[in-house]
Amino acid sequence: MMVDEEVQEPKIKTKTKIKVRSNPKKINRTIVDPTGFHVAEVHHAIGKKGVNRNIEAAWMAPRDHSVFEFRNINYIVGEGKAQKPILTNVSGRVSDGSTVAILGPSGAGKTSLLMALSLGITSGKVTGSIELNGKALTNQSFKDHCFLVEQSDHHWSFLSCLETLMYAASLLLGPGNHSAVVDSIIEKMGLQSCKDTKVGNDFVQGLSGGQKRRLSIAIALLKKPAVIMLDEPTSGLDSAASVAIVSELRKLAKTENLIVIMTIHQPSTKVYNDFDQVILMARGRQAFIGEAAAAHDYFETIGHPMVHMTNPAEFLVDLVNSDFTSEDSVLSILDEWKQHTSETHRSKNETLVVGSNDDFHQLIKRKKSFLHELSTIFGRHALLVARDPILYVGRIVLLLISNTIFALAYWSSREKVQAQAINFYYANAWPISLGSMFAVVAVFGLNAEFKSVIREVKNGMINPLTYIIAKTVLVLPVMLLFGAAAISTGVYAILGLKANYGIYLVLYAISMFVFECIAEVLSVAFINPLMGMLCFLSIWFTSFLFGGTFLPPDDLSVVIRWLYHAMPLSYTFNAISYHVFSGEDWPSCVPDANTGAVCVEFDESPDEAPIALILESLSKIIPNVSGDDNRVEAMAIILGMALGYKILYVAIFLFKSS
Ligand SMILES: Nc1ncnc2c1ncn2[C@@H]1O[C@H](COP(=O)(O)OP(=O)(O)OP(=O)(O)O)[C@@H](O)[C@H]1O
Repeated sequence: MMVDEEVQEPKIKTKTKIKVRSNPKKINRTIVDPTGFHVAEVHHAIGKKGVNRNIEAAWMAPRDHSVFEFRNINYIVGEGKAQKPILTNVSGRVSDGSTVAILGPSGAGKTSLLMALSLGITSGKVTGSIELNGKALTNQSFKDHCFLVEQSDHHWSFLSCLETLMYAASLLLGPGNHSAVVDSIIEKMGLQSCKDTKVGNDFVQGLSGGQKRRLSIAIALLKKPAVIMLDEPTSGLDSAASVAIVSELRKLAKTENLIVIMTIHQPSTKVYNDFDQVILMARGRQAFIGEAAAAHDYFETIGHPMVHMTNPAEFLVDLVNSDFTSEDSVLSILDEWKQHTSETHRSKNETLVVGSNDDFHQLIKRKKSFLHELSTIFGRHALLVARDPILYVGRIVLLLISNTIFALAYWSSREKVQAQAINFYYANAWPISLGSMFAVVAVFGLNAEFKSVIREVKNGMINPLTYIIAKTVLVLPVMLLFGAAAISTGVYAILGLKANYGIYLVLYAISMFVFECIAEVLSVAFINPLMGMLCFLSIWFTSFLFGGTFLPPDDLSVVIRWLYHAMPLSYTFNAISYHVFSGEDWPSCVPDANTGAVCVEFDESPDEAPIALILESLSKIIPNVSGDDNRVEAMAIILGMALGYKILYVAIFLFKSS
């Protein structure tokens, strides 16, 4: 978020002192982290010997006191005359133990405010200041001490509820057995009945919408952050579940010293009564912030007494909703609040007291290592690779079936007679063409995966580079499996190919890998996976068409001739043609117009036609075929292209995840 202090207006003058309270009996040595948390390095709950061992003990203890403050938050979208204010001068202050509801009619700016407070706004201009314990909130301090539960739940579809939480615990709390912590969260969130159910997605049945919401909150609670922000945590829940979740969050806020801030649409009276504070929004401005119980008195003093026996949340929201209240009345309520705050803030001179014993996060920081994170992500994704039928397993099965059918279609090319040379070439070219095209599903699958990964990066669960490394290491052997599925039964078992299997496998795997890398780029480049899939198919078809199988590169207009050199299939087709003919003993060439056999310099050829002769002969029909052995060069070029796409992927990934 861009924070531009200069445009803060009006300026609220708060003389805030940060006082750090420490307990010398309990703490031997202390350090201060950049967020202002005064952190105990050795704490009595853990004991000198227990440091770095007993995360669970630290997790069970309440965390430190904290204060979250935001001043003059303004959010503007558009430029020039098209400028539109989304948030105007929103301010507030929340201390630990409080549960805060952001209320307001649809379009009031509730989600925008939550996104601004979580530094999650990616377009437009945000100004103002946001502080946690008196220090400006940064992406890093958000990762360390806050957690955002977004409106849509992005989980790993093929993990069960329990597995999701166990992996999250490992990523958030470091090495160790976290079963006790996870069990207690499962119980608090009422997830016992579905703990072994897979999360599921639009295509695979799994957890209900409400259970997914509770799972998202459970992950947030595992981290035990200073501030939990939740966008519509009760959407998709029935009223009993909504009451249970909000009251559990309130209880946790009180017992664990957390700050809970949530947007909520239409809370019931019971849910409303569980809030300590409410922020009432309308037209991007504040109509009220304060104790939930005090809203009644405030609105009475400005001439809007609450009607007896009404749902207080409904009353407040209707009051600032121009569908139910006149425009003038809504504007006057907003102006009243502006007037009210400038008066109250002028007399403000508060002391902010923050705690001293937040050793829990310091312990985790020391326990978490790159290797632990890498091995956890690796383990989780190995499981997902094996379980997800779309991303990899499905493609392996499809390659096996489709390439067996190709081999049967080119059955006659088993004879290895000159008339079948072209067919033999195609029998080998199609498996690679089809296999590389199948990578289009990776655009879709990885796009969904990116949303889950972004959530984890944002909330400090994983480092994006660790994820990218783990995924790349996992995907490389999968490419070999693709190759084995594509060539083993088809061209080797059925068509009796004799060319070296290992070289073919590596050539195939590298050719698949470059398209996998292209799919990765497109999976993160577009929010909508369909756009990425469309681009992928365009790139793949360009590579296929200009790969030299159909069109001689020299015949292409110079404007597009570079496509032949820039696309990976040109190199693959060229290398494969040499490879598959190099392993065969093809008989002498006999030109025959009826059979389609073509020969070059037949008279000079020996009894056993040399490979160069056959390839030269084929090149008359297939422009990309040549008698030169370019296999190593081709593999190096394709790998270079893959590396280029990988770098682009990492750049987009890091940019978007920051
Ligand atoms: N990037 C943007 N560009 C243009 N308008 C935007 C943008 N973001 C938000 N808005 C507008 O700002 C207003 C507030 O949106 P926001 O989603 O914060 O409202 P909300 O109170 O959460 O609404 P709801 O309860 O319906 O989800 C809406 O009118 C919305 O259309």
